[in-house]
Amino acid sequence: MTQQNVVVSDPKSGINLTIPVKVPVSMSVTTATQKPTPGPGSCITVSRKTLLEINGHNSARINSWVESMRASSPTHHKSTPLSDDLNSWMVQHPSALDMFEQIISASKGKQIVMFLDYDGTLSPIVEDPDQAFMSDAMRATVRKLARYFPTAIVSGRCRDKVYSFVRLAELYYAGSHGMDIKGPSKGSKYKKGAQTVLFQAASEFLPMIDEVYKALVDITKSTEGVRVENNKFCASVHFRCVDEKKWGELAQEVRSVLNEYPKLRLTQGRKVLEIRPIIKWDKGKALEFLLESLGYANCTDVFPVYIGDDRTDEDAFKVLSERDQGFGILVSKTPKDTHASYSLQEPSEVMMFLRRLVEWKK
Ligand SMILES: O=P(O)(O)OC[C@H]1O[C@H](O[C@H]2O[C@H](CO)[C@@H](O)[C@H](O)[C@H]2O)[C@H](O)[C@@H](O)[C@@H]1O
Repeated sequence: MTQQNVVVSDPKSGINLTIPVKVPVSMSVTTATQKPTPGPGSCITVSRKTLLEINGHNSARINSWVESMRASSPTHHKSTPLSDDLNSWMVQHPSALDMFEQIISASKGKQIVMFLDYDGTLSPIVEDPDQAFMSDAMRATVRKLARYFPTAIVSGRCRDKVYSFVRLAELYYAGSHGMDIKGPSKGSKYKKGAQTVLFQAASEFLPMIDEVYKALVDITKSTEGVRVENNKFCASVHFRCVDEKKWGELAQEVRSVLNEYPKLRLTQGRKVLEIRPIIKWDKGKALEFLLESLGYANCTDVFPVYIGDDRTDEDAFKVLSERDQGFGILVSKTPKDTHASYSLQEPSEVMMFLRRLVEWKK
């Protein structure tokens, strides 16, 4: 998006109006009718019809973004207008705690492999992403879990950052939505040979993400409450602390940066816009890669369990349901469209479920 003065000529009156508009760069090049490609602040001349098309196209797109931003973390009502919906949703996605015995009997004779999302799954959602610590009790539980089952953390965060929160060297880590995978650096009986798994699906995008991160920081700097995070192979624009009235403006700013990078795409998480490479790689692909690295590529005797709370975790839930192997557990207090089979309400329930798995396996 560039700020440009657009001269609108009215054929009836012959009057030329100069209007400053934000024009997507991709469109300004194709729609400028008379002058060469303009720089910021210069003039291009377009018909009124073209201007309406530019603004119409743009605002429809931005409106749909804002709608989606609203849906990205539903408001929790104090009264319970959702309780009927919740009850019927729970029938489709029962609590993994209530269904524990059935889950165990489905896994009989198979190797359980655990995949855990981080934010909202192992740690509660908080306003400041740098303060999303997991409790010592959760860490101790995950440590025990990894003694009995191969365990991976699969996060949208940069791998080093999520490692600094979890601090367990015996786990697999897939950071940047699975685009940066590393095996245990010590002490896992599942570690294959001396080689540690290391796979980076989008390494050529590193400089581009760095550039985009800086552009996002710059363009959003006057929006109060916004937070841009560099997740190495992707970037996050957090709007949890941005006034809802400003969401449209913010979406427009992010869109304008994204327009310059056709090799990047946008996904959404909980009050966060995520910018990442268009490559076909996501948490689902990471799950498949890890199963393969563990030697379970074409096995029927493996039982993967993926626990996550976010839209980006759906890619992994979908893989499991398509493979008809293991199952997904969605962490949510409200009904959501999901490919997961079961649900848990919050990280404390995740911890209870993991403890029961450990107790059962001991
Ligand atoms: O895949 P995840 O491990 O769930 O990571 C997804 C994003 O999580 C973080 O943001 C979310 O948690 C923050 C802390 O609780 C919260 O403030 C934010 O609103 C949530 O979207 C993380 O900061 C992002 O980089 C991750 O992509």
